[in-house]
Amino acid sequence: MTADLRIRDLSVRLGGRPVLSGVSLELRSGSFVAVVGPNGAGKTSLLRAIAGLVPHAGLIALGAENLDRLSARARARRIAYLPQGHEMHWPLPARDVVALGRFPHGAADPDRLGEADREAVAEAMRVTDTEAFADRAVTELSGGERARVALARVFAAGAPVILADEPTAALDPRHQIDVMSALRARARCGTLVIAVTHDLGLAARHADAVAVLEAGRLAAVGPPAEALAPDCLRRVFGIEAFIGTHQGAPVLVPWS
Ligand SMILES: Nc1ncnc2c1ncn2[C@@H]1O[C@H](COP(=O)(O)OP(=O)(O)OP(=O)(O)O)[C@@H](O)[C@H]1O
Repeated sequence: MTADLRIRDLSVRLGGRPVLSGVSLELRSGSFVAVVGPNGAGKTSLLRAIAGLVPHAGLIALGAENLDRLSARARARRIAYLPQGHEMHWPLPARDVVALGRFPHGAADPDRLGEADREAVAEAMRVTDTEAFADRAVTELSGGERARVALARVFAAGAPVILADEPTAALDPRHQIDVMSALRARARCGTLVIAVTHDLGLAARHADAVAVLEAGRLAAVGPPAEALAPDCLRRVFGIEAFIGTHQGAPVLVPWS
């Protein structure tokens, strides 16, 4: 199943304060969208609203379906969410954590997965380079290793929409590139991937589109070269950046 995501006039209030106001976005299935913006701009709140985890006003629809009208289980089959920080408190083997991604599809026991579930788990562990620690307790993994296991759980879900909150935050450079490439590859297979990141360079290099949030409002949206143009970077982030190309791809380095 693939479908476009339509967000119309989305507003979120938390603690009595507006944190998102009048955000409207049309995001196409099969695209990789980076959401960027300064601290507190509302990026996590946007993902949480799409995932159905915070109350909101406005419409969020996947294809013809209003997501608010779906049961939690039906929503979980459509949207896989990687939260920021992805803390894990139970010493489960990494493979079992990844298998949790199959629970919206009816799996109930990581030791007794059906063939499709086992294949989805194996493929997710392959693309996230987590097979080497499949049998180790997630509580004993490094922050970056655990982050990749959490991402594997999201991949294993096979949902038409992936929401990833800072998926590369804890990763070394090679795994940052690998994870962004894996998210892009997933988008190429029809998934809508929406990833929050503070790394404007990775966003410029890997995303098809960038949505820039500023103080709860959409400041810009479009291809990286448009949304991350110098005037927007100056206005929203207060920075100057080196912008160029390398091997035909955009290069953006925050500079001063
Ligand atoms: N539970 C809450 N109660 C009250 N205010 C909240 C709550 N959660 C977030 N906020 C506020 O909402 C605003 C947006 O927060 P959000 O986490 O969406 O920002 P963000 O863009 O993801 O920030 P960061 O880059 O720092 O992760 C912030 O001003 C934050 O203080």
